[in-house]
Amino acid sequence: MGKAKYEPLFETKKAKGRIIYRLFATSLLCGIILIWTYRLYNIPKPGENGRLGWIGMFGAELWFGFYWLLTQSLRWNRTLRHTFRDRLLQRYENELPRVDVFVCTADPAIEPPIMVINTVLSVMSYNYPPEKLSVYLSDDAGSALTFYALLEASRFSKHWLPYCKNFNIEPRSPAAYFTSLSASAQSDAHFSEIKRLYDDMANRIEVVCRAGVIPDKEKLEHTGFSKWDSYSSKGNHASILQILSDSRDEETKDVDGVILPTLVYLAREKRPQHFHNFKAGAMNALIRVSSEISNGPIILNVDCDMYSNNSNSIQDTLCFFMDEEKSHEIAFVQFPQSFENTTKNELYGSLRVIDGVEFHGMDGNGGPLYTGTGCFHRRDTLCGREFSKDAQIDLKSARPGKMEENVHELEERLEILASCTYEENTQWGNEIGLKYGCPVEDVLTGLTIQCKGWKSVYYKPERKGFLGVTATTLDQTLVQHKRWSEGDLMILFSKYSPAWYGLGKLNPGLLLGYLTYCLWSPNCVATLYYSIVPSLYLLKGISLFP
Ligand SMILES: O=c1ccn([C@@H]2O[C@H](COP(=O)(O)OP(=O)(O)O[C@H]3O[C@H](CO)[C@@H](O)[C@H](O)[C@H]3O)[C@@H](O)[C@H]2O)c(=O)[nH]1
Ligand SMILES: [Mn+2]
Repeated sequence: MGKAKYEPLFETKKAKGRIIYRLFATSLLCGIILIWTYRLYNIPKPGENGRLGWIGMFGAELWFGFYWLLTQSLRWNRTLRHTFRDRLLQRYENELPRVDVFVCTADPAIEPPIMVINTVLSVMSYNYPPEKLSVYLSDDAGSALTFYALLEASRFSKHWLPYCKNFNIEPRSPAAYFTSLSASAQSDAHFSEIKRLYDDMANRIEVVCRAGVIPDKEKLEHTGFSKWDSYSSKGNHASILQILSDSRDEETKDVDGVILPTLVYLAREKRPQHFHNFKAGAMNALIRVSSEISNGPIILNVDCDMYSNNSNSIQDTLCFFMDEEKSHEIAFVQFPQSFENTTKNELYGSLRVIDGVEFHGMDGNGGPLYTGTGCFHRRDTLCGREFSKDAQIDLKSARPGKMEENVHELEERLEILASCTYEENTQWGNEIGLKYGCPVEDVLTGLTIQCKGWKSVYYKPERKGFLGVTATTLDQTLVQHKRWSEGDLMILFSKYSPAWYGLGKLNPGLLLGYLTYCLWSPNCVATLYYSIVPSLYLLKGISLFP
């Protein structure tokens, strides 16, 4: 293709209103400086009433001004992204890379299996060649109930995937699809049939989950349940790997005779004497196991409570990874975390400012954080590869061929990759894979990827890419925010602090952006002072405000 003809697969635009915002911010800065000046010139003399309180107020205002300056890095350079899927298909329809989707779940009581499989079905039915799509479910509870639900889902997928494609429906999580429809849409025979199949399946899953045991009939039908014979508890069991369908097998077809995506269940080994490293540990086990089954060069990671709401997200993302000129430095593409269960005014759990403003701002400075779900990575960068201008990543990595061994032998061989001891004396959790030891493993992992020279992309399509559930009560919100703010603060003092490790490696604007999040919790000290101390002084008749 001649240089003149080059048509990009995506474009990056400056957000509207940047000039107005900058004028506004400059006027605010003037205001802040005036407040500082006023405070400084009006400090009560030694011995006068309220001197200490006044100096404290000055300290708080200095902090607020400093923190406000940091936040400007998230607002100054907002950018928007747009993809051209038609160009991608025109140029690469037959060369699309394999994509591996990782879904994580940890507890069938908190994350009901029916919700988990709805997420799984939504990602299995992406508008993408099924022989290039593999879906892995990591079950950190190692629950036979979740496995049973996945087995049901794999049977149902033979009807669901053709239905999605034939009628081109959205969203492709069955539960979300059925609730999104109006009563008038429900007379059609195909619809009634698929709805009946889904309801039957959901019923069976509910009955089994309520009883808490797998019916003998199922156990006889699927030998996979025998792996639970040696299972003692959620925290003490061997690895369980089950390949429910393998798109390399000619037999795994749906009712229309089309190949089904690969579907794999993994419960990594858990032992009380070995620390499991939460989601990061689960993800790393998935990275290893998947590399021997499908080895997709692109990995999508979603939480089990966040389904795909847009069947074109993979194609959109590939526009960022396959552009001939601009893609080579992009390591991951983060979608916003959108929720469908927030209260009307998003009282709790709202990420509106982060998603609507701040991540666009980070994107203008080198790219957003990795926030754990709705994120596409290159396998290589997730495994620690450094950016180099000369060595471009090839998306045509080979898929491990089907070996001589049968599926049971393969499962047994790969279970070792998910054992407790596999990572001993290796760089996993450190230089390779998701990083351990931090409550926000995702943010830390994204940060170190960016410190290796890579950029990321924030992509917010018109039709939301992913929809999930979030905290809706004060106590849930407090627990979640405590974890996030603690994790971000830990990063600040860790070896990988943006303040020293990131210095010289990150774009300065991006570095300040990271600091804004890392200093989010210390910000409460000044806030508490500002909201409590002036009222106490008023009790003594002293005003700390002019
Ligand atoms: O030992 C564990 C613990 C959690 N999870 C899974 O990890 C995901 C996130 O955990 P959750 O407890 O729901 O955390 P949240 O605070 O809701 O998650 C947000 O914050 C986390 C930390 O930054 C990110 O990992 C998540 O992707 C992001 O959605 C869920 O799918 C869990 O099933 C595991 O697989 N193993
Ligand atoms: Mn969650």
